[in-house]
Amino acid sequence: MRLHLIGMPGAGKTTLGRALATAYEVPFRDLDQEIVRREQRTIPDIFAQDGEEYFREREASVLRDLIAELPDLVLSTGGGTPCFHHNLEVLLESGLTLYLAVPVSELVRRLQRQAASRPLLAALPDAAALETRLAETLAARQQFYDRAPLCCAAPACSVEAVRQLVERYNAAV
Ligand SMILES: Nc1ncnc2c1ncn2[C@@H]1O[C@H](COP(=O)(O)OP(=O)(O)O)[C@@H](O)[C@H]1O
Ligand SMILES: O=C(O)C1=C[C@@H](OP(=O)(O)O)[C@@H](O)[C@H](O)C1
Ligand SMILES: [Mg+2]
Repeated sequence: MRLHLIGMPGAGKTTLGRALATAYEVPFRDLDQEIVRREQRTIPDIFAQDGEEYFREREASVLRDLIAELPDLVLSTGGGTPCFHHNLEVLLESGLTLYLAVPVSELVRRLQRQAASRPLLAALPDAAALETRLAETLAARQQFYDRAPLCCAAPACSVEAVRQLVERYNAAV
């Protein structure tokens, strides 16, 4: 089985993805962590040294590699993955894609101490600026996230809730 998690930065894709892979007893891959492993440098360094366009090219390439390599996996994508290089079509065609829907106010709470590791959020002066940036980003990305066949809305995005969602979806198709 291949389950792909999409959603905004801070939605909990990496955290929940790892727990779901354990529950389903399949490999876990985090797209960012795989890019870092192959590039041997951090996401902020990639952005600083080669820019977002290069990061998006690597993101698209590594995504396709992982899907080609692993018939079974839980894949946690990066927040922007579905929005570039037709990645969303690749995700939809190759597995079951789940959108983790988390309100901006909750994203702010989760990211306030974590923004430095996310270049697109790092240089913001305060929580108000972070909230504005997240709201603008979500508005631009919603059209992509909404194409996922499954959606789990916080605070109910537990492993058990996702397992039930997947079971109901598979029974209905
Ligand atoms: N369900 C949750 N409730 C509260 N905090 C969470 C939850 N899931 C993840 N977090 C926290 O939010 C932050 C971002 O989580 P992460 O899994 O890295 O999200 P993403 O990969 O979507 O950016 C981390 O500090 C994590 O511990
Ligand atoms: O929203 C985005 O464009 C990004 C989200 C990050 O992943 P997370 O969603 O795991 O934070 C990472 O891919 C990069 O900083 C870009
Ligand atoms: Mg992540």
